[in-house]
Amino acid sequence: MMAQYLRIKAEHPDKFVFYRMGDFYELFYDDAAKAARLLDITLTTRGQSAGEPIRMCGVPYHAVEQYLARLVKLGESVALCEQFGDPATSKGPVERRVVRVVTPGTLSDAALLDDKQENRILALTLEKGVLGMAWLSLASGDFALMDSTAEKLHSELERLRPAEVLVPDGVQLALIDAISIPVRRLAAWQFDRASAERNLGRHFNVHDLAGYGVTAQTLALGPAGALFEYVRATQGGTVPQLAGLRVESHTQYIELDAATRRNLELTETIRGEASPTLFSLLDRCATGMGSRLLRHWLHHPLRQHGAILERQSAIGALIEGGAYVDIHRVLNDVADIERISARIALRSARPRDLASLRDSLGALTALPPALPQTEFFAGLAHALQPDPALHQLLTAAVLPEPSVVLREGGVIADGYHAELDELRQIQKGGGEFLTQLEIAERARTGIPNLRVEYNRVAGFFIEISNSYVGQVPPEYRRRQTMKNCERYITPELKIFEDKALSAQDRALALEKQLYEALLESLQQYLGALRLAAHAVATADTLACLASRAVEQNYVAPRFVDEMCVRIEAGRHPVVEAQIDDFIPNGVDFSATRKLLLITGPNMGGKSTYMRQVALIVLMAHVGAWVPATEAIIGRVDRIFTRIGASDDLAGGRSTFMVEMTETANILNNASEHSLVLMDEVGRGTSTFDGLALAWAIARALIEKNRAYTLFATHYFELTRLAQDYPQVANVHLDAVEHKDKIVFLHAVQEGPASQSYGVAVASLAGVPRDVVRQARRKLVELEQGSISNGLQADLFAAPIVAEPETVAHAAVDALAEVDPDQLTPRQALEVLYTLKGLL
Ligand SMILES: Nc1ncnc2c1ncn2[C@@H]1O[C@H](COP(=O)(O)OP(=O)(O)OP(=O)(O)O)[C@@H](O)[C@H]1O
Repeated sequence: MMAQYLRIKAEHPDKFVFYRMGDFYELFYDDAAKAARLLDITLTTRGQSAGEPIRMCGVPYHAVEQYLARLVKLGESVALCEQFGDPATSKGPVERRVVRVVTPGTLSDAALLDDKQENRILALTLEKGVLGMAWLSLASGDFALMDSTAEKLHSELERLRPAEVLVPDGVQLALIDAISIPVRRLAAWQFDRASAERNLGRHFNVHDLAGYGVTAQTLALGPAGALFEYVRATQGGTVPQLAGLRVESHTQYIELDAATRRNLELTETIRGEASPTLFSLLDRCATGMGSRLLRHWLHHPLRQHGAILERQSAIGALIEGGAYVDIHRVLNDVADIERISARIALRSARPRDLASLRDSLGALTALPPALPQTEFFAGLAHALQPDPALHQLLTAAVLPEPSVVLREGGVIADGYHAELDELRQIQKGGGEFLTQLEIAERARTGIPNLRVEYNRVAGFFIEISNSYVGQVPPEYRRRQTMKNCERYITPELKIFEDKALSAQDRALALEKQLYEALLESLQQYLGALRLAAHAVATADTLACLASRAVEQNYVAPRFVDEMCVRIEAGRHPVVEAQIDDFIPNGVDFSATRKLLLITGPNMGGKSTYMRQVALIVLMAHVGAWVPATEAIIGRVDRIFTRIGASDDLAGGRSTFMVEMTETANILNNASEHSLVLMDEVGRGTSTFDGLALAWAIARALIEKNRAYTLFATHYFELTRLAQDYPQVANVHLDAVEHKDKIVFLHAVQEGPASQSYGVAVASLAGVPRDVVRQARRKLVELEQGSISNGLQADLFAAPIVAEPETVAHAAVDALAEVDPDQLTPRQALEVLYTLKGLL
């Protein structure tokens, strides 16, 4: 047996081999030691192999899903090796084969999947700076590919969020080694384009893939082929249901780089939590299918106004008639048809899956009448009604509440198959027979407490307590001796037992056979089911966006061809849901007003304001309604953000390096149709460097990129840009100080800010009172010094060389009091001003 195990393990060296032995899956050697640690199960040893005790551990077969789930979450893969044939009759070890490989990217079991998130596997390769990528979701059947560029890898990983990545051996991608996604290296020949074209062509039954927009030059073809074969191998050779092959291009969607997806907290907060995010705010979908589609939409805002308006007017129609309420009511009873279909395709659907599918199809008949009467919804309604024969078949074949596992029977409905009904009748009739036998035997033997019973170990028996053993008739044969009683069998009971047990065995075998045949005959409906699932997801997501629009008081944005982003009384959708009195703020960009310099106190609301503009623009391109009283938006191609400070320690980049890399990306790629958010660029370095960089970056954005830019800064010098460039406008957020307290107004107003309130904010943050008091005193002193000298500080002026006689100057005294290590760059800047003012 160990020889058999080692042979199988040799084929799966990089996976855990779960080796079925009776009611357990056993793991051996290093697999056992590692799994025992990861799963917190007991490691034992048994027997010897090559003089060494064999380390092993095991998990019970009925609980295997939970262990698989844990391993897969940790990025591990598992080969499930089942036993075939009967151990009792086989000579030598029973035959075993790997039937399925479970890897993070190729899951289909309901227990292992997150309802609200697509599980994708991505394959990629790199050649001369071109990045070929193909990705596939086993559950939805979505299979797509795209050629991109090496520098886009990071943002693509952030967009697609694969659960597993396949890379050819020998291709060096530093980023891939740094990410936490499980990466599998495959032999380079598996990415061969010619064989990919052959295999995929055969699968899709086409002469070549040109019809899908794929040519022999498409680099992503190689990864697509590798992916296809890998997925097939994990599913024991069964090909999953694929929706076709889709070529994606960068021009389809508004591009969001990796930093922007994170900064805007679309589906995950910056800290990596699921809420509060735009997705957690909007997601009121009734089904997992809807939630997954919404998540996809948020990460893929459309560029084409036509496609956006189709969604937008569908939402309008749902709001107008209030249909969204009924849609969700119907969909509450609909199971995850998409994932059930995927399991049907892989022949791994469980009995309860089919029952849920049947009930869902039944429930879905109520949906088309609930939809608005428009052409768009007519299309959905059509897809929502797959062939009624499917529903009839499932109703006829599956019991109303089938058992969880097929092995125990109780799955196929009565009346579906005559022989099964007959075998079940024999078993049922048995109950009656046993009662009659008990009555008859009690009368015949005169033993009042004689009982006819059954259990799995002893089979059928007649039980007689010890006090009556003397009265037992001679034809009773003893079967088992218990403490207080004896158990017997009679020839009549034996005949019954044989019949009943064989009927049960035959019924179970027959049910299994019928179930497999049923899965087979369901294959023909998979295409229709995929379309129905997509229609459900679309109706669900649109109804969800409609309900949120009503509840949150959103409006439909308008799209125009001219250069503009004009938002009246906009709100940050997530922040406004969390606080009581959110102050709405508008924005007005046009061809002649393209950069807004935002100044104002810390905590004033600058970041919130900038993000709100980006979120409104993004939501508008998703097709959703937006939190504003009016929104008019011109063509937008990309959204860039440079917000907040984050280290990339794994990637070996400091906070400032991350900041500058993101800035470089913006300056190299933003166009006049891009929306750019810049939050306090330059603050990560020394004051002079920072200010100089911020100045130059702002100028480049104005002159070269000409993008719609929101530029928040604490460097007041930058507000002078508005004098030099007509397309620059200053706006500010304000606060008022009242008796040592500071009140933020959160309203965006034209013009630069007058004050920064740094000390007040420090006090609010709990900096000790005496420190704040000292700072206030110092501030007054510094400001007065600056005014009395009447000098205007100018950071760009040449440094003044100190004359010898100025040594005893007030500036020197002030300087003596300064502890540079205790200063923030901003404070340092203020000190610098003051010092200069004292000269
Ligand atoms: N328009 C608004 N109406 C009401 N409250 C707001 C508004 N904008 C922001 N706030 C509140 O103010 C807090 C601070 O906002 P934000 O982080 O945007 O300030 P900031 O100016 O970017 O600060 P810093 O410069 O310190 O980063 C938010 O958490 C929010 O609670």
